[in-house]
Amino acid sequence: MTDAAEQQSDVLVVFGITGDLAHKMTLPSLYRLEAANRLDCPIIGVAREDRSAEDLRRTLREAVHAVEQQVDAEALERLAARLDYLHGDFADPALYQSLAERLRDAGRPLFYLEIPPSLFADVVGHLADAGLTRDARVLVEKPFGHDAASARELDRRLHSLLREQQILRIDHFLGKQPVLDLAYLRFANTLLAPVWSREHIESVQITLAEDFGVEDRGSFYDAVGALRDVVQNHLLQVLALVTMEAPRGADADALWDAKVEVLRAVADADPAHAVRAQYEGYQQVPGVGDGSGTETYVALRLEIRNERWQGVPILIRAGKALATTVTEVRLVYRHPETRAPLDVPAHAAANQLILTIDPDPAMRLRLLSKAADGTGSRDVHLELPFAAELGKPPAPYERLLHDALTGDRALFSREDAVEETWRILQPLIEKPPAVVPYQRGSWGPADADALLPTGQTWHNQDDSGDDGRSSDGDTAHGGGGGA
Ligand SMILES: NC(=O)C1=CN([C@@H]2O[C@H](COP(=O)(O)OP(=O)(O)OC[C@H]3O[C@@H](n4cnc5c(N)ncnc54)[C@H](OP(=O)(O)O)[C@@H]3O)[C@@H](O)[C@H]2O)C=CC1
Ligand SMILES: O=C1O[C@H](COP(=O)(O)O)[C@@H](O)[C@H](O)[C@H]1O
Repeated sequence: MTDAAEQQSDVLVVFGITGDLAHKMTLPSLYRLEAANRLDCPIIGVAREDRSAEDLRRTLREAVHAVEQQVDAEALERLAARLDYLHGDFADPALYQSLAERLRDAGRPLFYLEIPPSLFADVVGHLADAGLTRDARVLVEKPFGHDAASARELDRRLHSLLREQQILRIDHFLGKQPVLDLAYLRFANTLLAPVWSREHIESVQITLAEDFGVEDRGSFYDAVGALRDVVQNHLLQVLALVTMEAPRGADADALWDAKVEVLRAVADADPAHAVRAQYEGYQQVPGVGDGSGTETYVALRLEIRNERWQGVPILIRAGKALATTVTEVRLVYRHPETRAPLDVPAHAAANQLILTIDPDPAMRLRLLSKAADGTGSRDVHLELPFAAELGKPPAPYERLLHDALTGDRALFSREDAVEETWRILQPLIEKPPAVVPYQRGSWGPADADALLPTGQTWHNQDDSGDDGRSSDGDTAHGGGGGA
């Protein structure tokens, strides 16, 4: 491949166009790009089901109307007109011959693999055999591998067919605006940078909670589980951005270098400091194996062995069917030593910096103030809702699909970062802790409380409290306590 790597793709081929991700994210994102006049190529969807291009266009209209409040009908029809469909089994070489015929006039295709991860390398092999990869880019969904060895093997197989410049490893969290802005927030604000270390911070807590279950993704999810689904990729990427040192340059590689450096300082996860759990009722989800031991919740305590973070518990948890839907980073600050002379209650809440990534991106500072009547103290919150202050950013897949089509690689994962994340989690994959149950609508199992040092708690966003209005949103884990 020549400089085509940096050039605009002239056709997009979506493998897995009938799947869940395509319906929820890809089709609506392509519509938004079309409506913003940022799309300029034909699109071919490929999947197994024998259906017509017109069926796919119908699915497109449904998918867009399901998520957009106001639809630009003209843009939607323009997009529909770009859309074509090809069916066949991904294992069948004839499919790639048919595809090659359709791509006769294309010079720089973008192949987007949103398919079962076990098929990534085989599909690229077939594309190469059909002579389709010379000037192509390949956009690969997550998870990239299912453990450290398979990630390396997948990389080896892809590199036997493609050059690194042709491989785009997508992690849609890297396209979320609050995640993108983390480095800027940290290093452009002299107010924040000096208090971002073990000297001031008691714990870092990263939570991805979802109030919905696995629903219709049983067969995919049961083979993956929470650790591989969202921790190895999304949350460890967030962790790297929260804890890295300042990048040494403004380019994308400098940022990746900084992230890889801190990931290398993360000690291997210890199974004794991890909890795996499964929500009650999970085993009845269609596609889930009888007696499945897959975790729908995971919590772990990690350790970063460097000067900035030594001794600070790094607490990560992710789960389905929890009390609410929120993805956030909390820096929980140490209690001030000057409390006694100020008459601050010993149990007053610690300061926190809360970065909400979803659903309503915002930064909040939780501070302690003297009560107006002078009789005690109360929590107060300073809130910066990003959308209201800064405008609505593009959705992650909209941004990343555009970057992939135009050859901008900055927001796609680097292999060394991917391999470090698997290295960190490998002990949990080799010796997974036993799965314990938790109730739907709770904050997960009580066992997760034991991951914290004595005197510390998980800080949950809950409906009544931690929304910036009332005094305390801290709640202990549900321990099976109901919704
Ligand atoms: N769903 C989500 O929220 C997210 C998913 N992802 C990633 O996206 C990828 C796809 O996930 P998802 O959409 O949920 O998966 P689905 O199972 O819903 O979709 C898989 C797609 O691949 C097609 N397919 C599977 N096997 C074959 C085959 N042998 N031959 C032809 N077509 C085949 C299916 O076609 P058919 O239906 O006709 O069989 C379908 O279009 C995964 O890597 C996942 O990790 C990433 C982020 C979020
Ligand atoms: O990759 C995935 O991410 C979603 C969570 O992402 P969000 O942007 O919707 O918050 C998760 O629900 C899904 O299981 C996982 O595959």
